[in-house]
Amino acid sequence: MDVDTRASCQSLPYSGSAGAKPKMASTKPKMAVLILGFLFVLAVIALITVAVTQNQRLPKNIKYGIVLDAGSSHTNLYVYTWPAEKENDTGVVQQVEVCKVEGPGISGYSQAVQNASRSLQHCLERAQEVVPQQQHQETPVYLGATAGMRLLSLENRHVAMEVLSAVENRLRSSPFNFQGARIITGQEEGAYGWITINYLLGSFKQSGWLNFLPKLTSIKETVGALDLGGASTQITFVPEQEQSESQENSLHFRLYGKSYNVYTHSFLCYGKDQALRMKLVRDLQNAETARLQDPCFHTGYERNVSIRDLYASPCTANYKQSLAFPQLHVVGSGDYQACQTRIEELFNKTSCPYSKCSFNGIFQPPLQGHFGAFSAFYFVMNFLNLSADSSPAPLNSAISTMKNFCSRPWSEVKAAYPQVKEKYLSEYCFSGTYIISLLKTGYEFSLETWQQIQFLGKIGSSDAGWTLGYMLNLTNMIPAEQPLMRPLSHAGYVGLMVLSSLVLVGALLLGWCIFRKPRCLRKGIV
Ligand SMILES: Nc1nc2c(ncn2[C@@H]2O[C@H](COP(=O)(O)OP(=O)(O)OP(=O)(O)O)[C@@H](O)[C@H]2O)c(=O)[nH]1
Ligand SMILES: [Ca+2]
Repeated sequence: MDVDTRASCQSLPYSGSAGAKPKMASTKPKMAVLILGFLFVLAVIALITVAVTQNQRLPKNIKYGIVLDAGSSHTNLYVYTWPAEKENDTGVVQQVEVCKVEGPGISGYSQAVQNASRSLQHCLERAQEVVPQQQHQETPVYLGATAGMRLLSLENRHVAMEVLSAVENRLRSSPFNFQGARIITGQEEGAYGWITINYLLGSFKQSGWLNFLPKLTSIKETVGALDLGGASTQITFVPEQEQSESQENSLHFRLYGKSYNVYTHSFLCYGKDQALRMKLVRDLQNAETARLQDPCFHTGYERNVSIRDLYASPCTANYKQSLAFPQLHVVGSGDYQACQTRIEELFNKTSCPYSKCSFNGIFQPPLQGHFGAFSAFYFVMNFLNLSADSSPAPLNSAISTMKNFCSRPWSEVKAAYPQVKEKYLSEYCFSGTYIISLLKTGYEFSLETWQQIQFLGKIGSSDAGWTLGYMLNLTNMIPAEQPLMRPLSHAGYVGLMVLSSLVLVGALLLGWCIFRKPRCLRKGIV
């Protein structure tokens, strides 16, 4: 037996003699094993080849979109990009360029309208470099103007329309596909800011597997959005109570198969530049001379403010009075507490026609969940080192930081931050104090809920702001219903196919060995 087995499994030289016949028969299983082995190796190679070639990166079909954010203080041009075949997925659009337009916001060109369109030249040229030339024609370009233009429109609608048509003509003459230039409402600004941050944070994402269990699906909570501009500020979040007491503050969205009832409000004039003006005109009411001592600026800091400019805004026009002096001479006294007291007078908390208000009689449901605070909320809190990545410094330490910062003499502050623009640096004491007052007194964030605020400038490579949400909406890139999702990625699918094929082939081979028992395997080998 031993001899026989060895004889059939060893490769013996072929012998033509009659005695060699049994040996010929014993080579059959050996041949079968060889063929099977060969087929097995072939199958494995074929499967691996399929997996590798299927997963090779195909040249991507990239799309581009451009949005101009015509803010009150300046205009930014954003270029976004996304893979065409993933248009409806959440989180695939990315910002690839931001270009800051030199000079003031477009509302600042009311006296020289054509200069508004000229100011865009440099950033449009930059966009032409970023977007490949063959895609210029198909790339949509949108312009949305915010609170600066809302104010100009209130002041002089005709001039506002002239400014808008000047920038519209400039965009039409660009090689891109012009899709519109308009003043967006405060509601839209709040809503698109909320959509942007939740899209970038992946809050709308639902797992493919969990979709089979609609009732049990644990959907991530959305994050509220806090935007502080130069002329307006927005608060937007999903409140606990679905029913809203004020229809003008409620929005309904259906995104990726889920409904959202969102609360939003935009406070015109409560951006930080207009808020400073409102504070100054209030201070002026009791002033007898042109010299105004201001606790919101550092000691040793001085600034002249034109009285005409100060009143040339619908936010301050109501306080207009005739004064004997053309210029106000502001002299800093660097006192956080006194500054806060003056700022808090801007928030009227005396009457509320609803069950709950923020300020000025505006409905606001109880604050709910986490918040992302961006634009000037971030610029200022980041400068003051109060915007840690995970959670902010507690409210009390933010207040003591501000007390300390405001009390520093201007000469010392200037020497400590020589690289920071004087306009920004001189206003951080006011701005930081204003932010704390707006959040604490205005919106009523408590010591606890303050910890739910995250000050953020970017999410990934994209700036937090309303522009991305605006483009997603106008290009129909956020579907109302969840697109049909495959439970596995392509790579996962191919990998699983290879693995199961290997198991199958292995099982067949094993079965064949066990049941057919080739002689060579009968002893000790299998
Ligand atoms: N410190 C600092 N402040 C900035 C910076 N960029 C803008 N600001 C100021 O922050 C405030 C808000 O800026 P934006 O968010 O751009 O405001 P905006 O879009 O022009 O104004 P709205 O139309 O009200 O939204 C303004 O007072 C700007 O002057 C920055 O990089 N650093
Ligand atoms: Ca803005």
